[in-house]
Amino acid sequence: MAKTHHRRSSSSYTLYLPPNHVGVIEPGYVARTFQFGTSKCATLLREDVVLPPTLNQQQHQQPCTYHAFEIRHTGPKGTGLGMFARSSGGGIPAGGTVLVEHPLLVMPHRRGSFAIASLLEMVDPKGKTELMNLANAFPLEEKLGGIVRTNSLVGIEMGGGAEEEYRGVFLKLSRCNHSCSPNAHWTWDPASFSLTLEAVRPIAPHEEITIQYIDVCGSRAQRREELRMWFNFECVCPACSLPLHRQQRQSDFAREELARLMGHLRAVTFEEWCASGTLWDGYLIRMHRRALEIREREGLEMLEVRRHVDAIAVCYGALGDVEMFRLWGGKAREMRVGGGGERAVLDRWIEEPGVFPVWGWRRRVLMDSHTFNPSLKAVLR
Ligand SMILES: C[S@@+](CC[C@H](N)C(=O)[O-])C[C@H]1O[C@@H](n2cnc3c(N)ncnc32)[C@H](O)[C@@H]1O
Repeated sequence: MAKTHHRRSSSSYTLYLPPNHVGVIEPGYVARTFQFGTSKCATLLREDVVLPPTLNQQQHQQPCTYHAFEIRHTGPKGTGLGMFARSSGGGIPAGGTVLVEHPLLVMPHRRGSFAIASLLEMVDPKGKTELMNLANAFPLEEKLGGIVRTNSLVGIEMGGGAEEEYRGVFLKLSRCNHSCSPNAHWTWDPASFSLTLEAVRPIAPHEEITIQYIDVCGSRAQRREELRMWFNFECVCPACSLPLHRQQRQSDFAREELARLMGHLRAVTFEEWCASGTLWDGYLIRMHRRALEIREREGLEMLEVRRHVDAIAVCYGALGDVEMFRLWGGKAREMRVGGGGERAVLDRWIEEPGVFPVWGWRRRVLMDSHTFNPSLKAVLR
């Protein structure tokens, strides 16, 4: 990977940069543009950020791809515009790609917003107009700052060891509303400088596509407080609008239980369970299964469902339970949408469980804890 070029000294300080220029608009940071198809992206990155060489050569990446959605009004819910699965095409399967999109703007998350106006001068007039037409949840603030705050995604990493967190504005994804039971999840890939939005459960034609803006494992009151504080809106998603008080309490209890389960699961690793004579055989399996039940009931699939299913299969493998290993291995296999290579590996293990790398491992480790081999951890990653 090549270092960003065209650097200026960090003491130079230019507040306005004409389009296509690379330069410094904040000390220690470099502003530059990238062309993706017909649209331009403006970034403000620390000057030591190392970008993939393909981005440094100003030759140009694929434009965004829009697969399966349309943007329209959400109707009487009052959430303005939203992203919906297309009415034609049979909906989107779990794991299916909804959208791949490059950002319009990328800037440091924790720095003041005065550079935004300069960055915006660097993008195409069309991109600028589209940005200025996005929703603004902070009408009392300066308009551009309010729009960027309403529509920024935090968690855009530059990879290559760069630690600072960035936020990005994506014109299409900005129309995706929040839900406390979201049906889609985004991931950022620094190598292609693009975001991918994927369905976490099947999305029917016409159904609204939603993501989570905050951690949704808390109670309704906690979630609403957080959304109010950071995003300045009252959530009207289905999980926050359950008609009966009793239903709402059940949902709160379930989410709080899930948060506790996830804490317990983080506290005991697979290797520790395998080597532990005090934790019972079903300890991890029971918690993963309970977490799965809650996730499915509360619409909290996210990407975790696959991790729970994988973990259960691995635990049954470590217990040397052929029948249950095949059952859960089969579920793990079904969850690999288009994952040809991974499916083939799983097929092999299901066919012949004895070749599974940690087959019977808990049994063996417990029989002779001195032979515990931490290098096998690598197999499980
Ligand atoms: C990133 S925008 C989403 C798209 C927006 N609805 C639009 O018309 O462009 C975020 C804004 O959408 C609205 N919004 C998103 N999710 C919502 C929800 N669950 N409940 C109420 N309003 C929501 C809020 O006004 C919020 O400030």
